[in-house]
Amino acid sequence: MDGRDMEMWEWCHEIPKIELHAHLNGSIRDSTLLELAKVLGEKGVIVFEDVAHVIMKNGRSLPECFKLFDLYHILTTDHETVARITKEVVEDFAAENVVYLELRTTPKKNEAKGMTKQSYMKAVIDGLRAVDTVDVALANSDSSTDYCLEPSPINDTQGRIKRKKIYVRLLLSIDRRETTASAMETVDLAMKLKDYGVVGIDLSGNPVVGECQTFIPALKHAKELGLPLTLHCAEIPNRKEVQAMLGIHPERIGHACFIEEEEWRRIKSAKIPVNLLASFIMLHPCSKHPVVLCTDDCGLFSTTLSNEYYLVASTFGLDKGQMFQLARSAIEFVFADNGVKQALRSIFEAAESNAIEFA
Ligand SMILES: CNc1ncnc2c1ncn2[C@@H]1O[C@H](COP(=O)(O)O)[C@@H](O)[C@H]1O
Ligand SMILES: [Zn+2]
Repeated sequence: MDGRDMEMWEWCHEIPKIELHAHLNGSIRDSTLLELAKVLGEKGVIVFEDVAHVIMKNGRSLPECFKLFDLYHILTTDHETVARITKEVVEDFAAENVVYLELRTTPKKNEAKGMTKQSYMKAVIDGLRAVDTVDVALANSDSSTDYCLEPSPINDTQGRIKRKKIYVRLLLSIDRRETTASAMETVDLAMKLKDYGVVGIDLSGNPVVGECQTFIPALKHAKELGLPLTLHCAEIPNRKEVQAMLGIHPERIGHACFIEEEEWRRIKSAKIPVNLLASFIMLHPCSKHPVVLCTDDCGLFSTTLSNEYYLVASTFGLDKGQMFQLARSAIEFVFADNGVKQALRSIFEAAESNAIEFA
């Protein structure tokens, strides 16, 4: 990286950013995974050396990703660990100036650990409350906070130490492997936890597994209850699933790699925003369509949101004004209420003159 690239990389780190597509278990620090694997290795549950090798490997195919998730889930099966990884993931996003994070996770049952979907989510919320390196604005009632009155990170040029603040909202994921009843349970849990910052439902999981008729009723149920939907759509070619998904009018979709002409027309006319990683934008036929840059699984893919911004800027030759606008445009697609959107607009406004001055 030359001096100019390095300066752009740092600028991408400094500007405020919004992360709308991050899976909790895909965003765990490698150091934490290794530590958890070591403990399970000592207990004889896994062979540490084999697992360490897989965790540290760079570059993975989609099927390898899903094998790895099964491994991660073995490492994170108790409440304490779920709370720990949540705390760390939020701290890591805040450290790179993410000011609003929608963190998604699949509520899990594990009888051996006395875990229900609800107690899993309690552990996630405990993790959010345990964050101590930054301030976390969690429930909807927090939206009137005065973050916008404080200098944004990019303003702080005098070396003053100041606490960062991050708005966090939660999305409950339905895994394609689940039964309809289990998916329904997740939707009902999301409704129950609205006051704790749950703002919507995600559909994810291995795209080669399952049949859409099992989860579509639960997504329709969520829609009827007024919960916004964000769906993993067309990660692999699957016409039937894409048609069924578009039929329920999701508020956002992720990936959208294998979309037919006619489906694109539907997505464009309904103005459904698409969440993407930088590497996917490069392949994507969706110019002029609302796009939000995201990490998906920053642990698994060894990336950060700042890095994804840098990749887009350097690959497409976008300037700082265009990159700042890309970051700011995500505000309109967050699932949080208008109070939070207004606070985010103020954060970006306060940061803008400094950010563009650097240009
Ligand atoms: C790479 N693209 C992807 N496509 C589809 N689903 C994905 C995904 N990345 C992650 N997940 C979903 O998120 C779970 C891990 O986080 P949680 O245990 O929920 O916190 C995975 O098991 C998978 O269901
Ligand atoms: Zn995803």
